[in-house]
Order: sequence, then C-alpha cells, then structure tokens
Amino acid sequence: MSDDAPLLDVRNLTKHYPVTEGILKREVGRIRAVDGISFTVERGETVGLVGESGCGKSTAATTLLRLDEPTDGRVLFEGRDVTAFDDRELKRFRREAQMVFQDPTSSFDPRMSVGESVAEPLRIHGMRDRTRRRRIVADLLERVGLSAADADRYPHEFSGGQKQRLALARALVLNPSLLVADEPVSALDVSIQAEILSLMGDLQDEFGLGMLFISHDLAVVREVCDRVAVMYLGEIVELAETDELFENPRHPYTRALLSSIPTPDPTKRGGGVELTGGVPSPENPPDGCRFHTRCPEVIPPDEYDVEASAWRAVMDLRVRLERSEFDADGVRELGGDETPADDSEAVAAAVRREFDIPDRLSDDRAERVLSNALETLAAGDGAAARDTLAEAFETVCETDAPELRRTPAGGRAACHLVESADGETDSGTDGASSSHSDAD
Ligand SMILES: Nc1ncnc2c1ncn2[C@@H]1O[C@H](COP(=O)(O)OP(=O)(O)OP(=O)(O)O)[C@@H](O)[C@H]1O
Repeated sequence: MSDDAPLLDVRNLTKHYPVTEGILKREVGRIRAVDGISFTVERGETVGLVGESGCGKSTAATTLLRLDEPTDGRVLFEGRDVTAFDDRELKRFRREAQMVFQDPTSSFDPRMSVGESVAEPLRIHGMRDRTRRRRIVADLLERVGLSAADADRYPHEFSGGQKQRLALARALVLNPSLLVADEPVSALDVSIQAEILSLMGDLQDEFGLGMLFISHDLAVVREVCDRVAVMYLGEIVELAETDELFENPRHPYTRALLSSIPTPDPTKRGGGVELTGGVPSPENPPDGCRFHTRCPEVIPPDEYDVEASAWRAVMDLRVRLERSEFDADGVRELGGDETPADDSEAVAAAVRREFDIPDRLSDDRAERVLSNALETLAAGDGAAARDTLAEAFETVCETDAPELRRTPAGGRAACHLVESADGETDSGTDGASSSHSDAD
C-alpha cells in the first residue's frame, strides 16, 4: 500500500461482452460496453460519471469492483492491483469498496429484518458476536437518520428514501474507504433526493470516503461532485473539475448534455444544442470520434466553407446512407404523391427538406458535390451517392480518434476541436492518451 497513490486509479479499463450465435456460442461480435477508460478517485473526493443510458456507466462500476471481470486494463486501489487480487485479497477489497444501487427495494431480502440485512456483511466477514453486530447496526441506523429500534422491522415497512438510508447503512457497516453509488437517488421522489444527497455528503465527511457517483442527472452531479467524467459509447470524452465542466465545457457532447438540463430561467435554458440521430450501437461504434455521427460541431474538410448546421445536415444524410437506412425507395417515399419519381430535381429537393439541408450550400464546390450525389441518389444508386459524399466530404472526425488530452484549464477532453495545454488542436501531441491515468 502507498499513501501517495490515489485511493482508486482506473487505467484503460475495458469490458467487452461477447455476442454469440448458435448452440456452439460462436462469437460473432462484441459489445464494447467500456472501452479503455482511465480516471482516479482520491480519498474524500467525489467523482461523477455521467452520460446517456447505455454509455457504460454501470459496467464501469461493476468491472472496477470486479463484480464482473474486466476484459482489459488495470484497477489500482491504494496502489494495489485489484485486477491481480486472489480470492483472499478480493474478499478484503470487498470490505473496503462498497456499492450502493439505484433500487433500494430489490437490494433487501423481504424475509430478513433490516437489522439482519444491515449486519449481514459483518457476519459474512466473520464477526460472530451477535450483540456486537446489533450494537454496530444500532449506531449506524442512527447515523443514517433512522432509529435503533428500526432494526427489528422489515423492508416493506419503509419508504423508498428510508430504504436508501438502510442501503447506505449496510454499505458503511464494514467501514469502507470507497463507495460506488450507481444512480443512488434516481428512483426517489425529488423531495427525498435532496435529503439522501445531503446524508451522503455528511457520511462522506464523517467516514472520509472516496466516492464514484454515477448518474445521468447532471443537476445532481453538479451538487455533489468534485470532478466529473463524461462518458459516450464506452469512452470518457471529457474529465474536469465540476465548476470548470459546467462553466466551460470543452467537448461538444458535454455541451449538448448540459444544454438539456432544465433551468428555472427560460432565457438560459439549453443553449439550443440538439443532438440528431440516436446513440449508435456499442457493438459497432463509429470510427474516428465516436460522437461524429451526432456532433453538432463536426469538422468540415478544410477546402470547404460551409456553416456548421448545414454541414451537420449533410453529415446526417451521410450517416443514414452509410448505415443503409436510406435508399432510393426511401427517397421516393419522401416526395409523396406530388413528386414524380422521374423528376430528379424534385426528389433532390425532398431529400434536402427531410434532412434540413439548405436549397444551396454556401460553398459552390461543396454544392456541386452534393447536387451530383443527390442526382445519383434520385436515379436509384444510393451506394454511389454514399461513396461520392464520403470521398469528397471526409472529415478528420471520422478518420482519427481524438485522444483525451489535457486542456489549458487542467481538465481533459477528447475532441479535435479542443485546444490542448500546449496550444495544439491536432490529436496526439502531448502524450496524454486515454490509456493514461488522470492523476493531476
Ligand atoms: N451482461 C451484459 N451482456 C451484454 N451486454 C451488456 C451487459 N451489460 C450491459 N451490456 C450492454 O453494455 C452497454 C453499457 O451498459 P451499461 O448498463 O453499463 O450502461 P449505463 O450507462 O449504465 O446505462 P443505464 O444508465 O441505462 O444503466 C449497453 O449497450 C448494454 O446493453
């Protein structure tokens, strides 16, 4: 053990779930649930892990605790390599690192009194003395705002908020130094959420806990976290001090997430960033920057001067063509009855309307490429249209995966647009890759 080492140091953590087929369970693909994430949690610090549903937050939690075996990467706990722990070391680690889940109801056995449930980890870890167990539980129940007498009651007698208090008591009964909380308040009424968050803050101070706080609720994350890591499709795209991240988000995805937080002041709401398209499948994530298929700031090639919204619209058409979700038949349907199938101009206009592409792009050369491609599409050759657009409009965002680089403000972001600490905007210039620790 080393006192200088971070409490938790996650390096290049990876978890892929195999996709299998047939009785022989032949592997035909992999779900890249977590794909090389690195971050640290210091003693007493709360680090938030945020991102849309399915981006890999829960998988990150369970694999770093080795409740699920990682596919690759290392997890160091107080400098010791959790990924190399044998059964005995793992048992000890399970005392030091605890998890709290979203749904407190399913985490209690309805047939056990809550006192027995809270004391269970003590029993499992060898404390035979029943009276001592009861004393510890009574003390903890009081510390989480319940009463010692509650120990003899059963889970159904408690509200959701009270059950989450019980879950916290159980997580703390072994005196851990790390708490991983996966959406700990999202199943609770908003009025109760604040109480539980405040209790968690108090307990954290009291127990000196480091905490990984997983949530899709950015308003909550802003309240409780010291630093925040933003995940997209299995990767961390930005990591920064909470104030910095909320005041000055560097990654377009972070900006889009923040813009979806409702605020009481309608003039401040949103900033109007709207993401197009759904989240791609983690089984087949996009090449380059995984966010490029939805990014409002996707970079046009140098040779064209096209405004961002028009460029995004053209990219949306490209994404649909690449995924073969849109072809000549789809194009004809767009036109409806008024558009004769052989009127290629009318069909092209219908495609522009569908994708919000302007009638003319402001850049003449880009417009020529687009009109040619639309004509080919209207003539029934979607693949050729796709190739024409791909060749002429290739962007760095789809060819190069940006590395997670240090920003001038001290955080990290993985985007070709983000200026790194040394003033560069190209990738790979300061060596701070996503496979390195973020211990700054
Ligand atoms: N056991 C599993 N087998 C196969 N795929 C899985 C498994 N567990 C998770 N996944 C997939 O991995 C991806 C990440 O899931 P995960 O639950 O970690 O995301 P999340 O960000 O926590 O989402 P949510 O906020 O909805 O819980 C998803 O595509 C999910 O379907």
